[in-house]
Amino acid sequence: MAGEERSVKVKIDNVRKVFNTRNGEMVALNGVSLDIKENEFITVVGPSGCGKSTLLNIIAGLDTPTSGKVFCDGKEVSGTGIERGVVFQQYALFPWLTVKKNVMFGLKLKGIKGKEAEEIAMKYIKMVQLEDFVNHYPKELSGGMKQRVAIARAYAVNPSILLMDEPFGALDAQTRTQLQQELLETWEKERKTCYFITHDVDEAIILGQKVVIMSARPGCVKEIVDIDIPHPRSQETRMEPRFLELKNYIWSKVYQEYLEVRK
Ligand SMILES: Nc1ncnc2c1ncn2[C@@H]1O[C@H](COP(=O)(O)OP(=O)(O)OP(=O)(O)O)[C@@H](O)[C@H]1O
Repeated sequence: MAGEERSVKVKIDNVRKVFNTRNGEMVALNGVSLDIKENEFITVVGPSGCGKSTLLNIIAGLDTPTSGKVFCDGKEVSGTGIERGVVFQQYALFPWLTVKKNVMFGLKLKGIKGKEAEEIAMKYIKMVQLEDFVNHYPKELSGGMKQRVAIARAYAVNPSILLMDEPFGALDAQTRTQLQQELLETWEKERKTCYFITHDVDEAIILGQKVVIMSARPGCVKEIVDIDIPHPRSQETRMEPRFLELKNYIWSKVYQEYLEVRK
């Protein structure tokens, strides 16, 4: 199968993370191994506190594993890097820069300047439908618009992988659905490799090619579910029998882990 031949963009190899807390050692992740292949959109679900963000931070190079390794494009991760773009729940835009300057920021770090940088920035500003707001500052934008800027900024530098930590978690339901649809259409066009954390099983299925279900703490990969719903997908996809079947299956698995947390 063609899917089997795709190269591995990120390899997570037996990662363990122990935090030293006031109450002693706390094992957040234990033996996490996962291959993220080129062009894959992976969504990650699991009960609160199972280590989803910890793992994302380790892939991003914002934190280090206690043992185990992460490789991106075959190179061991040892710090942050422009080849790993991150979008957080809180928009993390530079308040003193306009929309265009925010999107151009990463390009400067990559050595792309002037007209070329502006053209790339405008391409992604158009992609997120903010061309009428290029000279606005973040404080003049709604939450959904700010998150669009953050997504455009992450895409503009053309990273090997986009790491998204509940990027739509702070948005109202309508804006969230709209941004899901835009991200879906963008992925269908660009096929950018994504690792996307969510609490929302519907969101995980509509966006993901694979849903990674993590176990209760200490977090590890409990199961990987292939989302065999063809693209293009739309909001109507949520009504299809296969979607509902997958939703019931994944939801029950996550609920089992939630019950583990409560024990
Ligand atoms: N810097 C830290 N120091 C100590 N403990 C930490 C630290 N960061 C995370 N933890 C703990 O590690 C565990 C995993 O946290 P993490 O934020 O990765 O979980 P999560 O699955 O992303 O949770 P949520 O879904 O609620 O965002 C939690 O028990 C958390 O309290």
